[in-house]
Amino acid sequence: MAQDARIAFIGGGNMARSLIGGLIADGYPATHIVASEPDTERRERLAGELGIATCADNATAAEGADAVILAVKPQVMRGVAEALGPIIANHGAVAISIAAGIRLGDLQRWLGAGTAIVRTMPNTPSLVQSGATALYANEHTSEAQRDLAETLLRAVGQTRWLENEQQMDAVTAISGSGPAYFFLVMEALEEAGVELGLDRETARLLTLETATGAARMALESDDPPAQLRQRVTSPGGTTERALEVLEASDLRGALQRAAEAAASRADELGNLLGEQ
Ligand SMILES: NC(=O)C1=CN([C@@H]2O[C@H](COP(=O)(O)OP(=O)(O)OC[C@H]3O[C@@H](n4cnc5c(N)ncnc54)[C@H](OP(=O)(O)O)[C@@H]3O)[C@@H](O)[C@H]2O)C=CC1
Ligand SMILES: O=C(O)[C@@H]1CCC=N1
Repeated sequence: MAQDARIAFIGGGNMARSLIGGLIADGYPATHIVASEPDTERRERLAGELGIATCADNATAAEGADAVILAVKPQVMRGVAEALGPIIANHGAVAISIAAGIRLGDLQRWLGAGTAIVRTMPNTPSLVQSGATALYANEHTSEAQRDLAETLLRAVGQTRWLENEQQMDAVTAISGSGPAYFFLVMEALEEAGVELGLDRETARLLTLETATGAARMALESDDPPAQLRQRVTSPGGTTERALEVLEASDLRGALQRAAEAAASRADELGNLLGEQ
């Protein structure tokens, strides 16, 4: 990949850390990455553990960067973008937002007309290069800038360009927030194992290996998950009994409602924090 681009992360929290860790694990030079972060302890951890340059000032980080990754919470995005707009425009950099809900039109207004902007939704498994990121670019983004955004995010997992920006809220609900749903299932299954008499360490190991194994099988198989599930489910056996309980508890409905709630919160954030 193009490893000569200088990347600035604005905000060095959970998601920035996952992306930076994944990029470095993929071989991206730490010397080409800088992060600005107000919290001293977090800044020192980023510098100490990942070997990148850090600073407290966003403008210093963005100066001279080819890609400025806006990794702050949606609630502070407006102030951050308005302050960085002139610096990004001056260098002809591409701004890459990872914020939930914040729309391209608002980012454009805050960063300034003509700025190249790619709106994305990554997720935390980027840290172990198993991320999933959707991207959507505005019309000012050149082919080279689209390539740069895609290349950076492909280094930490799979990428997909969206056909329209409205799909971003669905992506946020499925893959952006999704790791948390699977972590919740892991927590619950581990607890069930302990309740059934396993020691915690064994219950956790069995849970995590099963989650990894199922995900890998589903990814590597040509068959859909429903068919893989059927192969585990012997007629009259144990899985059948368990699945009857899950279906009766309306697990599918719960996941549907959860995803709808996440997507509508993304839309709500866009309405609350944006101007359109
Ligand atoms: N976490 C996730 O799984 C995902 C998050 N996202 C998006 O990523 C963005 C960041 O989320 P996440 O990493 O979870 O949040 P965090 O709170 O962990 O990270 C944001 C960081 O930005 C810092 N910050 C606050 N104000 C400023 C400022 N003015 N300038 C620079 N840095 C600032 C915060 O410091 P302090 O805490 O001191 O305020 C914090 O360290 C959000 O917009 C979110 O929607 C997208 C996909 C997945
Ligand atoms: O919870 C959130 O708002 C962010 C966006 C997707 C994952 N975390």
